[in-house]
Amino acid sequence: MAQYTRVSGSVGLITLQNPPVNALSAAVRQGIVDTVKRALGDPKVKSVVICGQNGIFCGGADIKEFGTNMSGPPLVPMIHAIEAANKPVVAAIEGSALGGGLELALGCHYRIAHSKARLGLPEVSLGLLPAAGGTQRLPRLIGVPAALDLITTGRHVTAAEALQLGVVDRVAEHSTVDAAVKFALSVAAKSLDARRISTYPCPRPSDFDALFEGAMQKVRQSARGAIAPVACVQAVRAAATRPYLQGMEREKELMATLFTSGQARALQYCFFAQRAVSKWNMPNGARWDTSKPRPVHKAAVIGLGTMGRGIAVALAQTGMSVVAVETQEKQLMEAKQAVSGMLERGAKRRGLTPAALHKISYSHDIQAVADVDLVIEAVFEDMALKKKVFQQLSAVCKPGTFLCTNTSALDVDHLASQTRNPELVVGMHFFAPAHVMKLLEVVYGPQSSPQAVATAMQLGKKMGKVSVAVGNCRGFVGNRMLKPYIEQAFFLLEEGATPELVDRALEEFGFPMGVFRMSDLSGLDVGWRVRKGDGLVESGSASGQPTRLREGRRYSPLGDLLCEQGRFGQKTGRGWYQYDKPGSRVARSDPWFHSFLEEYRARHGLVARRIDHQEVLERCLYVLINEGFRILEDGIAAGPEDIDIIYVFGYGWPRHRGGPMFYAGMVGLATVLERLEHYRQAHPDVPYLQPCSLLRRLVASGSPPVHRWREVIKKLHSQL
Ligand SMILES: CC/C=C\C=C\CC(=O)SCCNC(=O)CCNC(=O)[C@H](O)C(C)(C)COP(=O)(O)OP(=O)(O)OC[C@H]1O[C@@H](n2cnc3c(N)ncnc32)[C@H](O)[C@@H]1OP(=O)(O)O
Repeated sequence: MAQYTRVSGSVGLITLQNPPVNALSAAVRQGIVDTVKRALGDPKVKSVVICGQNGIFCGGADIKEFGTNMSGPPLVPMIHAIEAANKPVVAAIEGSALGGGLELALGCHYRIAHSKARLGLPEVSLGLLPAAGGTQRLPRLIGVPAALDLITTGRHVTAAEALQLGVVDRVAEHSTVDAAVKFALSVAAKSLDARRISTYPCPRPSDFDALFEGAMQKVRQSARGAIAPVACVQAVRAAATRPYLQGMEREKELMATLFTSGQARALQYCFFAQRAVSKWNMPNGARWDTSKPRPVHKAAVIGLGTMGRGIAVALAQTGMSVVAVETQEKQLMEAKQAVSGMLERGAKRRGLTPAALHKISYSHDIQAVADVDLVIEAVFEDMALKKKVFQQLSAVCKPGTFLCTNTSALDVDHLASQTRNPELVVGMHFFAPAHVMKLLEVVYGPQSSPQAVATAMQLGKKMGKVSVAVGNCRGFVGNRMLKPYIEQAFFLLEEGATPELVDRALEEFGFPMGVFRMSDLSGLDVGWRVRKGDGLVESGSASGQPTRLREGRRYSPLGDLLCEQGRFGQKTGRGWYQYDKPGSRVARSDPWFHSFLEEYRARHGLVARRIDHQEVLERCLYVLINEGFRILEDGIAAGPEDIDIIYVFGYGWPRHRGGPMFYAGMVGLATVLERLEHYRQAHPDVPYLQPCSLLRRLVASGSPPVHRWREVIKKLHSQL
């Protein structure tokens, strides 16, 4: 709703009231319509101020209302009525003015923002466009190039940038409402002719065609198949080429296609899923709202390889003191230089001085961590080494220090068992580069205390990560699901596909990189080492041809054979593809690999068949999804949102497809089940194609929508 009061004798003050972000629900829109009418009809009122309660102007349309029977007054005529008013209307912007909130402000005659406010049109990230006149007013106000940037990226700008761009008229340091009321009094008698943005001509840049072609090319490249950024460019183009009202028609038409699209549903699901995962719970009943984190003032990182360096940077950027330990002197010196460089570049990008540089101290002695509150171990991925480090940490650290491991797959419980206080141990699985990638898997074991989980989750938040709490199992959530996905791609090569075909299918789906390009980037030797540790690797050169069976299941030794040849991917200049030189990033098709593959097939009596994109997608993605269902069944992830957020933020799953579990719902669970069964029948020896019981159960219960899966899972668990 909206509250109306008269202040300073002649200013009508309208306060939006809809906690927590004053979203424009039907009640708020009705409130605005009613209070504006009242202010304009009150002869004592000479000017109007619109603000939001609790220090936030407005977070935009109420996203929870989308997809429901949206009643209440529509935004466009409401904003038009404000702009057409014959009394000045001033927006007093504190906190955020986003989406419909900023569009409301653009309908006002003046905008005053608090210096800490942030403004933006983030609709594109929800699969929409600013359809309450945002695409038509903003270019008229700040010009086409700046409007294109804000609308197609959805980025939020600071009040200072908004002032510089001309989005706001003034910035207030103290009470924005007081400043706006004072300002409203000063402009009460002024003409409004030049203050109605919809009446401005849209400036037409001289390089008009090149500008729009460039913008379209840029969004097509970065959108990976998302349709909203393209529609945003089209809507701004309409502003630049058509009269205002016709531009509004185009905006409406484009929005109509987006609003009901699957992509908008997926992106809005991601918005809420991202918030849902912070409300974690563990199978033992521990929860985010009943578990208090302990403050971390000083933390340590053990091991300064690539991951350790990134973690040290991420920690130091929070402002806390960090002890960085590396026992090898040469590595320590190199790491010190690299970490300083990363901090300096990061500070430069943000226009800050690198204060975090002075927050890190370096040591080659593990004793240096004696007084820290939390340690993150990031040594080489070797269980024996990690066990030793945990034993040392347990002896060295002060009582109560949380001990975390950055392992990507090893058993966290086993490490916990090496310490005196296993309840203080959790996994903190970062993704490379650790100071850049947003995802953090916080891995709890049966002994991890709720406080340890809460502390790791809070620390993740402080580092700007999207943290997801998951249970302990081989590979946790992300890497456990990745295994069948990668293996399926290997089987497809054996059956007739090429790395190029598989990658193209996955990249057209929206992944930034297909499975083979990704494998070349991260290094084939990583998986090889793990498979060797698991006793799966048979030397091809020794026996002439390694078998294609392990532990009674079909196994593809293709990756092992490449590693035997020293083909570790980009770093060696050869992998599934070839590169100009080691370290170069442009993958080129490799004739050597193609003839190697043909020989391999011939040696094993495999006859290549034609494989299309659909089969690549169905086999690779459905086995990954099937493993996701197993993870839910095992209680390793609390809900489908956790899995989806892990895949969107850590594994390049296209956000506009909502994450693997949401995608399964969109495709139809019955279809996923049917296709898995189909491939299982066609390839009975290929692992992972057996649909799991939760998937069957969900299909049997009528394929409920994703937000109702938890009920089915709960029932399943109660019956076990
Ligand atoms: C016909 C016309 C149709 C459509 C018009 C569309 C135009 C639009 O306006 S679309 C919406 C555009 N707005 C946004 O995208 C802003 C989304 N919100 C945010 O970015 C942030 O929430 C924030 C406003 C910057 C505040 O951030 P923070 O303080 O970190 O809080 P959060 O945890 O993010 O949010 C708190 C709480 O509020 C819920 N929420 C936030 N925004 C909305 C919203 N616009 N509608 C409904 N609910 C919203 C959020 O989900 C959180 O609630 P939980 O219960 O915890 O999930």
